[in-house]
This record gives sequence, structure tokens and C-alpha cells, in this order.
Amino acid sequence: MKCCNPTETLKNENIVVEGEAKEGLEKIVLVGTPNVGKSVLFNRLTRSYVTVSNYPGTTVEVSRGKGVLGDREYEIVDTPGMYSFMCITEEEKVTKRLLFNEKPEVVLHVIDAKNLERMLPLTFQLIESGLPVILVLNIMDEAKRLGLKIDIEKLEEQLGIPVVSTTAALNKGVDILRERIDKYVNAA
Ligand SMILES: Nc1nc2c(ncn2[C@@H]2O[C@H](COP(=O)(O)OP(=O)(O)OP(=O)(O)O)[C@@H](O)[C@H]2O)c(=O)[nH]1
Ligand SMILES: [Mg+2]
Repeated sequence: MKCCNPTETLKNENIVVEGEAKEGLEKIVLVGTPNVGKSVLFNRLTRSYVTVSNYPGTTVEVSRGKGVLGDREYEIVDTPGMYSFMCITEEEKVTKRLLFNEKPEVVLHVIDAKNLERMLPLTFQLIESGLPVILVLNIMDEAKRLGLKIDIEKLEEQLGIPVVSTTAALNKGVDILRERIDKYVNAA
């Protein structure tokens, strides 16, 4: 399947709200394919009341909560699974709209570390779209069990973005992720 330029698609769909002012707390949005642990990580990062509501004009549910990282409070947003910016499903369209209209401070692309190569194309699409991406290699427990070795420093160098490994189910690596997000935001 030929892949389109995601930014171009956005322009065509006329869903970028130019000059839209940011309101409320800065946002951290979790994105990624289904079943990679986005919601588990969302629960780790949010400590207060969480709201689940339909994205405006759709039946797609989006969860929002608050979380403190460093000395700042953020709105953390959990999105439904998406495979690409090609926008085939309603969930993918909603995630794409949300990413560009809500102007997140950080986008956490959560992937299953066991399927790194299969999941990196979406990382590239997110980076190419100019989004502030941090790559989260989740489910590291299973990747390690399979004997997979991932050179995180090299990956960071090649992608030019921060890369953090986590086992969200066991709350491992989540504190380091918090620190990296804080550092990333403060360096911006
Ligand atoms: N072994 C292992 N399992 C994990 C880890 N993180 C999440 N899981 C499991 O992976 C499954 C999917 O987790 P979810 O958080 O629902 O995944 P999701 O990305 O939100 O999925 P969608 O909402 O369908 O897009 C659950 O059974 C989790 O318990 C991890 O670090 N290690
Ligand atoms: Mg989920």
C-alpha cells in the first residue's frame, strides 16, 4: 500500500485548526497500535479522577486524566489503537484529529518491544508530521524473555528522539519515563 504524506492528508481533510489557542493544562497523548499497553501506562501516569467521553461528533471514546511530572501537572490523554495515519477506521481519524487539534506537549508512541520493526513506521509518520514524539518500548518483560536485545542508545541516535523502555504491567521504567518527559519538556 502506498503511504501518503500525513501532513498533506491533514491539509486535504482540512482538520488542522490554524492558530488555535491552547487551553487548560499542557497535554501528553498516548498513541499506538491496539494491545500495546497504552491504557495500562495511562493508568500509571494518572493519579486522579479519569473521565471517559466520546470525542466530539463521534462514538469513539477518549480517556483523560491528570498526572504530575516533575513540578508540573498535565492532562494525560489515552487514545484508541491506530495502525497508521492513513485513517481507515473512525478511531484512527479521531486520534489524528486529536493529535493535531489539541497540540500536545508530548506524544508518547507506545509500542510492543517484541514487534519493534513492524511498529516503527508509525513512529516515522508521527516524527515526519512534526509531533513531539517520545518512543516507549513497552512489554519489555516479554521481549527480554524471548532474548531480544534492543540497543536503545543507537535507536535514539537513529530516530533523533528519546526512547524509553517500560514494563507498564509491572510499573517498571515508568519513573524513568516520567523523568525523560520532564527533561524533554524543559529542554524544548
Ligand atoms: N507482559 C506485559 N503485558 C502488558 C504490559 N503492558 C500491558 N500489558 C498487557 O497488554 C494487554 C493490553 O493492554 P492495554 O493497556 O489494554 O493496551 P492498549 O494499547 O490500551 O490497547 P487498545 O486500547 O486496544 O488500543 C493487557 O492484557 C495488559 O495487561 C507489559 O509491560 N508487559
Ligand atoms: Mg486502551
